[in-house]
Amino acid sequence: MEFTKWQGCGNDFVLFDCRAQEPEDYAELSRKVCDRHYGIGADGILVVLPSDKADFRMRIFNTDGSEAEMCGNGIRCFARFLYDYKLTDKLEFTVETGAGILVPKIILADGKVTGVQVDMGEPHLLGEEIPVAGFDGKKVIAEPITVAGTTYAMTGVSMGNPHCVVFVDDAEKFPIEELGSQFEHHAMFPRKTNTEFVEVKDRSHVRMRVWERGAAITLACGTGSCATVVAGVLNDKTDRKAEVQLDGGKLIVEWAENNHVFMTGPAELVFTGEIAE
Ligand SMILES: N[C@@H](CCC[C@H](N)C(=O)O)C(=O)O
Repeated sequence: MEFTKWQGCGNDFVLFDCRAQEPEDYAELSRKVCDRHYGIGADGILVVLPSDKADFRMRIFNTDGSEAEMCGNGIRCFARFLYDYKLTDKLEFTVETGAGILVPKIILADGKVTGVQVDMGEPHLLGEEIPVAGFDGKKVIAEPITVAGTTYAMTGVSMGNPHCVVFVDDAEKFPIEELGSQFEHHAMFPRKTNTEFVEVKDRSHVRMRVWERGAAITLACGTGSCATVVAGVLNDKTDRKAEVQLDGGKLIVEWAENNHVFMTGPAELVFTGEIAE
């Protein structure tokens, strides 16, 4: 199987074009390929498929083989693959994802791709939409969650996939390695969760570190950055447009007045190769 390896802010993916032929087991493929010692090494795999609803369909699988509804850094890489490898000549196209049909736009300067902006659609805020247990019909804003004996205030946001945003005093010092998995598997989250630990620098700059569902600590999370800015607005901590500083780079996120979230950032090819099935 031919593959291309991509990264967006250090969140890395192995991409397979499966329009003509699909592997038997995506979960198994993802676990094998993502392994950083015995495989290629990545935070997930991205799969290009045909769609009867949009120009293309994207599927994303985490390192543990679980399938996620959406991936923000992944969809920028996916879009750049489609454009660079001439699967489309459009600068703006539609992609069917588990979070609905989303619209990436290739950004050019002097004929060169400098990044990708994605209309990530509308955030979902009700308990049953995220999902957060016990919050049906209600938003989950600064609600208490107890992990390892300490109670934190968490805000729930779905960008198609579930996010729990926790504002902290010092993102660098927060013990993510120790506590991340306990947030992921907390009883409040029936489909588990991604958790963002966020330090507000000022109303338009935040520092965010992440523990991802199915992938543990990664250098960046695009949907998590979108959830962070939405949570920042809901908690009156940020403006609707902010720069999110991640371990592996930065993203610009805007929760526009039409309720859509726009994410802008890089997507870079790392290398290409072939694996024996
Ligand atoms: N890194 C991604 C999110 C990948 C999926 C996530 N781990 C989940 O299970 O929801 C991003 O950039 O959004």
